[in-house]
Amino acid sequence: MSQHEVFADFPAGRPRRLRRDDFTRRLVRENRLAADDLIYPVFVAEGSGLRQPVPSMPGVERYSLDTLLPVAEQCVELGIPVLALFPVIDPALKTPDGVAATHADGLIPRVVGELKRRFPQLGVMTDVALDPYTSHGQDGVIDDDGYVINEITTEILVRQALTQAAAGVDIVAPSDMMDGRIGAIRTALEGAGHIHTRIMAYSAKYASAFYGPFRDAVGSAANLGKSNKAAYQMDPGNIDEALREVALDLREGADMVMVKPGMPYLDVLRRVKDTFRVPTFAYQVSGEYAMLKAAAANGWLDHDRVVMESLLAFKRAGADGVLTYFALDAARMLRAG
Ligand SMILES: NCc1[nH]cc(CCC(=O)O)c1CC(=O)O
Ligand SMILES: [Mg+2]
Repeated sequence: MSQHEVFADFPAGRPRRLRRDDFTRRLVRENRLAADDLIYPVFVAEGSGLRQPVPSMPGVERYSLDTLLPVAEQCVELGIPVLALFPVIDPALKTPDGVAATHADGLIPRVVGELKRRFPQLGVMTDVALDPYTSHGQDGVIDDDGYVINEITTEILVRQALTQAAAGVDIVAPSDMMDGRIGAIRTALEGAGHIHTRIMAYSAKYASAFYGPFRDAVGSAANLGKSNKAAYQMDPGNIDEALREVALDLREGADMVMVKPGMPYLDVLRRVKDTFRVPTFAYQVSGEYAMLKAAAANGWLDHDRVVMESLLAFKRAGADGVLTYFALDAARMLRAG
């Protein structure tokens, strides 16, 4: 029997009865956002005392390790389960192969080590990808035509993930979209005894213009220039392909999967969740953040209300959690009630 048949006709059925009062609205609400659903992405750079605003992401700053510590403390205090680290790498360290990503004494391993020492209860997630480390801004090693070479790139990604795991990271999150990298990373982690390291796979990651502000933040935009990532990130017109990508990553050993970007791809999120019923995450990316911030700054949208509505929409679409630059704001609003 369909839902329409079991619902009484007007006037016996008046859906507005349950909308009249706040108590019934709360009583019948189907989806809720909690601090437990939030992952907070942050940009971290070398140095000390750094709090450098990212112009295309108002309210977002690049931190050094010392200024990041109070941010991590706030996550703990507000009940945000995971902090996701993205590095801003000194241009002098960038090379065509991005090998600095594998250095055990690099920025990310040092930050991971210190965060886990200070806040063992806070989950730490790291990006497995070479774009912050490559001189050309692509997520891997390129051939003469600028094509990212899958297997050579994967070998470096495996070393990067092992370095991060050795530093004590809880979750590695490959965002590169190379084929077979989840399996390669899982095998290497198991082989090195890192049996607890969780993998959150950026499985359905689209070649999106919504990443623009992020590339400003990590400083890869200028290096990337006019080239794009369409030869490895997914075509925005596709959805069946997202299911194949997720299936592959799960078979290769992903513990959690992700759809990215977020708001324009809620249909993909719903398909993935309904098909696989596994822990599924969405990334409300930098351009989505910038879009809401810009409209709010102009007085065109109510900041707090659109933030909370946008995050609730991810839950309704089936997300188990959301990576969002609004995580601290949202957790504070949730606390305030
Ligand atoms: N590996 C790169 C990476 N990891 C996360 C983002 C985007 C996140 C955002 O826009 O907030 C990107 C950008 C890209 O693929 O070019
Ligand atoms: Mg894939």
